[in-house]
Amino acid sequence: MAQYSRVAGSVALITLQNPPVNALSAAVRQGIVDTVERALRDPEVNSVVICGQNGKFCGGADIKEFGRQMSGPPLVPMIHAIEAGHKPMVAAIEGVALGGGLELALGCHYRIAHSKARLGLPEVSLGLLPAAGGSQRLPRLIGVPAALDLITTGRHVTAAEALKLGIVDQVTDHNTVDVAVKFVQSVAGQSMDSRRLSTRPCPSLPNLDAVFEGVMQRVRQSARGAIAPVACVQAVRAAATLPYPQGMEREKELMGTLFTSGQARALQYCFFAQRAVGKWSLPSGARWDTSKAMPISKAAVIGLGTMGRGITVALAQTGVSVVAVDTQERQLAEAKQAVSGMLERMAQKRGSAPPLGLVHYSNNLQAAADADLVIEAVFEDMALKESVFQQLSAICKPGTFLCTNTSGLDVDRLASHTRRPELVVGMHFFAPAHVMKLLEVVCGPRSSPEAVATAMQLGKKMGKVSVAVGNCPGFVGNRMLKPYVEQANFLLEEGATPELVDQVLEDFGFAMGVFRMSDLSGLDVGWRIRKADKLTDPSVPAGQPVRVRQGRRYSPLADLICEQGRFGQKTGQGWYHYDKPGGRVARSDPWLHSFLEEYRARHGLVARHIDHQEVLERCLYVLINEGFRILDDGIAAGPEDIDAIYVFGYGWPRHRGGPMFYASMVGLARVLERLEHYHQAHPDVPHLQPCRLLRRLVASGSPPVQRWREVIKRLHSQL
Ligand SMILES: CCCCCCCC/C=C\C/C=C/C(=O)SCCNC(=O)CCNC(=O)[C@H](O)C(C)(C)COP(=O)(O)OP(=O)(O)OC[C@H]1O[C@@H](n2cnc3c(N)ncnc32)[C@H](O)[C@@H]1OP(=O)(O)O
Repeated sequence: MAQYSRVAGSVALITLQNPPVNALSAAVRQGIVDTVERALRDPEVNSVVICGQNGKFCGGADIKEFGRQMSGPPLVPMIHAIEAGHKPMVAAIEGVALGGGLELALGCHYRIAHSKARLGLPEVSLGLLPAAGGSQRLPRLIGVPAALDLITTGRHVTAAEALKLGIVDQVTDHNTVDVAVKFVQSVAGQSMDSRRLSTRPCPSLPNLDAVFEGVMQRVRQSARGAIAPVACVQAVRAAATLPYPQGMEREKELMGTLFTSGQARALQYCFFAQRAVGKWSLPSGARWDTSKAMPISKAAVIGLGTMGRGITVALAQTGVSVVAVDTQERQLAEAKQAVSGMLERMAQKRGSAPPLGLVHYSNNLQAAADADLVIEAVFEDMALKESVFQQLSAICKPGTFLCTNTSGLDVDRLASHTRRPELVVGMHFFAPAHVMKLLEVVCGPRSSPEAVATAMQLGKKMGKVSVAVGNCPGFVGNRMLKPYVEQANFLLEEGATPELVDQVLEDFGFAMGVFRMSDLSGLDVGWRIRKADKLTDPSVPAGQPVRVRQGRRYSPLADLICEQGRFGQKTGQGWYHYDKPGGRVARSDPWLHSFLEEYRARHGLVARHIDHQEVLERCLYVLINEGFRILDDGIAAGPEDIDAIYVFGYGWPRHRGGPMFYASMVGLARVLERLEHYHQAHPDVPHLQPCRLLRRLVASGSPPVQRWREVIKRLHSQL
């Protein structure tokens, strides 16, 4: 809806009304069309201000409408009518002007923004482009390079930057609508000819072709197969090279391809999934909107290795006072330097003071006594963690939340070593903890709703996508990763190379293939876990076949690599060769290839040709199958939770929507059929056996991913 009122005698004030962000739904668009016509007709009105209700100008097109039959007036002619209007129109921008919201403002003759407003054209992150004239008007207003930057990245800019770029004409700290009303009166009666962006030429640019070629190359490289950034460049090129009407035709044509694409569906699904995971619920019935989060003003971090340091930085960045504890003096001194360095570098980038005063250091666990919340980040060793939890339970004030940053150990077992198990939750950060967006909040069977709410809320404050998950080995992310990595190792045994497997996964869109990723995280981490799980020598019972452990197929390849001291990037050798320890450029390693050949010969394995399809299907479908098991076990509440975890924590390409969404796009029946096929070929790999829930979903007609929860509920129902 849009409300029409008259202010200051001759100014029509049009207020967009569609909480929470005044998105341009069909009703809002109709409202704008009607009120603009009325203002242009009304002889008493000489100028118009457009604003949004509740301090938010407009969050753009209504994304919820995209998957449906479009109705109501289209945006392009609506904005054109505003621009062509003979009375001056000013956009009074408070809060946000994003996507179609900014495009609406670009159709106005002037733009006045509040100093706290944010502006941008984020359509690219939804798999689209600014197709309400934004790709044509913005370059005409601010030039091609700046427009390319904003449109291809989708980044939001502050009002100050918008003023500098020339997107807005004025920034105010006062009431934006009042300022706009005053301003529009001062230009009433003037010709608006020079203010219509569509009639302006694009500022000329020397070496236009070279600029576009360079940008296109960069965009293609970073897009990892996403099509929208490429279309955005093509649309801006049209603005730079074609008259406006033809440019608009090109914009429409490009949008036509994007609008119905699977990538746009995936990205829009991710938008809603990211928001859905904040609305958590537990099997006990506790929910996000009925559980109280406690305020955290002082936190303690125990253990200052890589993870502990990152968590300390992330907390301090949020404004939380932190006591960082490590009982080893040397580690403490190194951590102090590293944490200060990280805080200083981040502050320099932002142009603000580093929050160094918020971090205190201690070599004594007692320093955690008065913390509201403690995050234990010591070495991944159960006995060590149990001892830390026992001590913390005795030291900390009543009510302190005790959190563990374990990546997969039993949170409930740790809770059992404390006097207040209800205050224990997992907070599983991802390295580097001050950068990575994902936080798994692991809810043990005894974790109280307040503990979960507090960890979720703290994660949100830290800018993380926090996902509540159940307690099981590896939780969600690492539990699914295990069969994926295992499958990649089996492929090597059968004839593939790390290069082939990584190439296929990177072509799919992963930031890194499984072997390059393992080299980066350190091969010794998994080795230690396999040793603890009694999968590796010397704990394997004598007589056990080498490639079978605990009754199932096992590949000792990674263990053998570790036995050579090859732990990945840190040692300069792993699945690949690096020019030095800590080197980053992975090079193919002839040693590894001979090692694989010898290994196969020793075990009587004959290398066969493995094609890309098999690599992709075996790696991804086995991971997806585990995702279905996780849903069936109630470890994740819905497919959105799993998808958010994989997109924000494991480099799953966002334009593929996450593993569970991807499965629904491929077709559940197809995933089931391929899993059956591979399980038949490898009956000794239980992870390839299709999960019950997958079968059930296929039997229910493969409903869209948004409806899986209903099937899961029926499956779990005891009635
Ligand atoms: C064949 C060709 C066919 C052509 C058809 C052409 C039509 C299109 C033409 C032109 C292109 C224009 C496209 C667009 O405008 S796409 C939308 C661009 N806008 C955005 O991407 C902004 C998205 N929103 C945000 O970034 C944030 O929500 C925020 C910054 C506005 C506010 O953040 P915050 O305060 O943190 O709140 P939440 O994110 O939690 O959001 C609150 C609530 O609002 C919902 N919501 C937000 N934005 C939208 C929106 N644009 N449409 C619908 N709903 C929106 C959000 O989902 C939350 O609700 P909840 O999920 O129920 O919690």
